[in-house]
Amino acid sequence: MAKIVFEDVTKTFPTKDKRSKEQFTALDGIDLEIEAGEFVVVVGPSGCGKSTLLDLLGGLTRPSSGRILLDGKPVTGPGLDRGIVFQQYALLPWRTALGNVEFGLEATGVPRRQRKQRAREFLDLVGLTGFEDRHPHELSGGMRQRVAIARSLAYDPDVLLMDEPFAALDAQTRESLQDELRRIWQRTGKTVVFITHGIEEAVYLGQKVAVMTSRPGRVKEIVPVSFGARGGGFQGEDLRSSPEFARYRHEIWALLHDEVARAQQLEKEEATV
Ligand SMILES: Nc1ncnc2c1ncn2[C@@H]1O[C@H](COP(=O)(O)OP(=O)(O)OP(=O)(O)O)[C@@H](O)[C@H]1O
Repeated sequence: MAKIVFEDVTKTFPTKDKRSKEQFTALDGIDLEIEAGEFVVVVGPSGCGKSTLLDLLGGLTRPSSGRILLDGKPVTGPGLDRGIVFQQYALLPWRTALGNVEFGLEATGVPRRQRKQRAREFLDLVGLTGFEDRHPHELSGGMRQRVAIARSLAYDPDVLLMDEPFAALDAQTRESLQDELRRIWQRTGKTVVFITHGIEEAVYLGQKVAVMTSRPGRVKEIVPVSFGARGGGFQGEDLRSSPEFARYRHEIWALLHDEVARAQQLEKEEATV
């Protein structure tokens, strides 16, 4: 059985009009299977339910109907088997980089001395050796996001859930963190579910790219992405400028194009109501 299974998952919310019994459907009949160790990227137009899908998998909300299974068991709440990284760093400002990573370990019952050691190892993994004692305000945006990633990895979750983690960063920092994430994924074998607006980011990172429809969100198509030398030394600019990369980018762009137009139309209609 797959590591993660979405079975006909629907999520509705009450509409703004509290008197109305009508529900707003954010996700409708999501079926998705993710294998252990897979890197799956979810793309879709704004408001199609990407974050809702990740929140459901993180156990932060419950499906209105359908089931989400992790290792064959229904997800009923958050757990240490899943680490979540959001767009905003969500670091504790009064703690150092090391203290923030240790924080992730406190809930796991790792003894204090080992916590420090483990936190150092994970800061090293994300290239932050030498910055252990800095507070978040003394770190750049990219470094803060690295701390957040180290914190999520330190308690060794099987699954890493990432909701546009690099969206707030400048292009160069984003690309270098993409490289780092690929390296970490190859080294640790985690299952990663990653949400982005960026088609290039999706092609660069994903083994599978799930393209969603505009609201209510459904999985429109799953595009398997594989490059000849993937997993080898073929990275960075070589990969981004290859003809295969351009082909995948175009394929996903074409799948998204109509959905984005429809989402914009829906937004306009809502604004005029
Ligand atoms: N708690 C909530 N109550 C009511 N509506 C909600 C709630 N959470 C999300 N929604 C609505 O559900 C829809 C999907 O939201 P979601 O944030 O999952 O989309 P998204 O694809 O992640 O969007 P974006 O790409 O803009 O971040 C949106 O229309 C949003 O307004």
